Amino acid sequence: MTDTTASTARAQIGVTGLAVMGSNIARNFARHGHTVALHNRSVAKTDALIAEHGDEGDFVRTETVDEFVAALQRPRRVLIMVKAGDATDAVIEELAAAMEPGDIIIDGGNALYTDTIRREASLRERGLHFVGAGISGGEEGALNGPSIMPGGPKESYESLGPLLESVAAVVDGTPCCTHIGPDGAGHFVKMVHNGIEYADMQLIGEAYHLFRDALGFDAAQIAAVFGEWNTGDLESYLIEITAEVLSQVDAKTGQPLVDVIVDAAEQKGTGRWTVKSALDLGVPVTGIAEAVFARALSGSRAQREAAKGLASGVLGDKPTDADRFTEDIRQALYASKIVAYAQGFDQIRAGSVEYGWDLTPGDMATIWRGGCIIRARFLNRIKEAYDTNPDLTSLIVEPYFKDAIETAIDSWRRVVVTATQLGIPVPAFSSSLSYYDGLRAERLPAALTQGQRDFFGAHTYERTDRPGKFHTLWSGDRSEVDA
Ligand SMILES: NC(=O)C1=CN([C@@H]2O[C@H](COP(=O)(O)OP(=O)(O)OC[C@H]3O[C@@H](n4cnc5c(N)ncnc54)[C@H](OP(=O)(O)O)[C@@H]3O)[C@@H](O)[C@H]2O)C=CC1
Ligand SMILES: O=C(CO)[C@H](O)[C@H](O)COP(=O)(O)O
Repeated sequence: MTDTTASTARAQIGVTGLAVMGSNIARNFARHGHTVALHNRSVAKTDALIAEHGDEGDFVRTETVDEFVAALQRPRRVLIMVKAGDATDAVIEELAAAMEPGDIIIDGGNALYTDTIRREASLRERGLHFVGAGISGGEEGALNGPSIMPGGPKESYESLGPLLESVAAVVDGTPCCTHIGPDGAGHFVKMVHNGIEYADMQLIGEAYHLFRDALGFDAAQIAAVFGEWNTGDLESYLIEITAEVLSQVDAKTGQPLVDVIVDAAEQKGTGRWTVKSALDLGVPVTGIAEAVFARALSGSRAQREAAKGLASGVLGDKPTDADRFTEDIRQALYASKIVAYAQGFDQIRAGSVEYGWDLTPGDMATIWRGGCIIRARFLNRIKEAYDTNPDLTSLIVEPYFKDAIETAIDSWRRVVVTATQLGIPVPAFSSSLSYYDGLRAERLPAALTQGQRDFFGAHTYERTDRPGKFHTLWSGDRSEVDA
C-alpha cells in the first residue's frame, strides 16, 4: 500500500501504457482539464510524451508504480493501455499491490471478455473495482474523442462515468460512452464491434476487387467512387478512409500505394474471438466469419502460390454498363452491411442472455455513432430502430432495413452472380445474401439433416403436424415411435 499525502496526490486519472492509444488518451484527458499521472514500463515513452506534448495540460511524470499510484487522488483511477493478455495481468498485479480498497482499475485494451470476467471477480475479492472498457477510434479517436464501452460494477461508473464521458466523442449532444453492463460486458461489446469492423472492411474490400477486376477501374477511379458514396447512405469512417488509402500515391514508385502493399491481411485476434464466441453462443455471424477467414486465406502464402493458375472454368462477360454495375455494387454493399450489423446485434443479445448482463442494444447503436472505427450515418437508423422497438428480433425485419434490402435485392444478386461468373471471390457478399435467403426461406433443408441425424444416431426429430419428439426405427420396420 502506498502512503500518499494530499499535496502529492493531485491527479484525477493515471494512464499506464503510453504507446499509440495510451499517450493519445492521456493527452485527451489533459486537454479536457484533468490532471493526468503518466506511467510506462520503459520511462522513455513517458519522457517523450512530456517533451512533445507537456504544454497541452497538467501531467505528472512518474517512473515507478508506487510513485504513479501516489500521484492519484482517491478513489484512485488508473487506465491501463498495454498489450492485451499476459502484459495486462502483470500490470494489474503490480497496481493492485499498490492500490487500496475502493480504487478503480480500468483496462482500456482489447482484452478477451472472459479474461475481464476473471479479473473483475478476483479484484472484487480484494476490494478493488475493475472496469473492462472497450475503447475504439484508433490514434485519432483516442486523442479527439473515442467511443468508450465500459463494463464492470455500476457503482464504479458513477465515479468514473463523468471522467470518461468528458473525453469521449459526442454526437447530437450525447457522449459516445455509457455503462454497458457488469464484469466483461464492455469488452464483449468491443469485441463484437471489432467483428463488425472486420465484416465492414471485407465488404469494402470485395467492392474494391469488383471495381478493379470486373470494371477495370484504377485506384484513383475507385477512390472517386468511394468519395462519392461517402456523401450518401454509406457515409462512414471506413468508406472515408478507403477513399484516402486508394488516393495515396507511393513516393518511391509513383504507383498507387495500394498496388504496392502485399495482399496479405493480418489480424490481432478480436475478429477471431468474435467468431469463436458466436460459435459457442450458436449465433450465425456469417459476414464476420467470412471476413476472418478471408484474412486467413490472404495470408496463406504457400497455398496461394501452389494454387496459382488453377482452372477457372468458363468465365462470363464483364459488365458493359459501368454506371449500372457501380450502383449494383453500392446496393450489395449496403444490404450486406445491414446483415453484418444485424448479426452483430444478434450476438450482443445472445451474449447478454448467456452472461445475464441485461444489455440494451440501442445503447451500442448510440455510442457507436461517433468516435469508433465503425461510426457511420447508418447507425442513426439502427438507434432509431431500437428506440422504436427495444426488443427487435432482427434488424432485417425492421421497416427501414427491410425496405433497404428490398430495394437492393436485385442488385445484390446481380453482383454475386457476376462475381461468380468472373471468378472474383466475394465471400462476404455471397454469404450475407445466403444468410438473408436462409432466414426468409419457408422450408430449409434442415429437415433432411434431422432425418439423417435420426437415421445414424437416433437423435430424434420434431414433426410439423404434432408436438413432441419422434424417432423412426430405421434399422427395424421403419415405423415411427415417440421419443
Ligand atoms: N492501436 C489501436 O488502434 C488500438 C489498440 N487498442 C488496444 O489498446 C491497447 C494499447 O494499444 P497500443 O497503444 O497500440 O499499444 P500496444 O498494444 O502496442 O502495447 C504497447 C504498450 O504496452 C506496454 N507493455 C507491453 N508489455 C508490457 C508488460 N509486460 N508490462 C508492462 N507494459 C507492457 C508497452 O510498454 P513499453 O513501452 O515499455 O514496451 C507499451 O506501452 C492494446 O490492448 C490494444 O489492443 C484498442 C483500440 C485501438
Ligand atoms: O480495436 C481496434 C479498432 O477498433 C484496433 O484497431 C484493432 O486492433 C484492429 O484489429 P486487427 O489488428 O485485428 O485488424
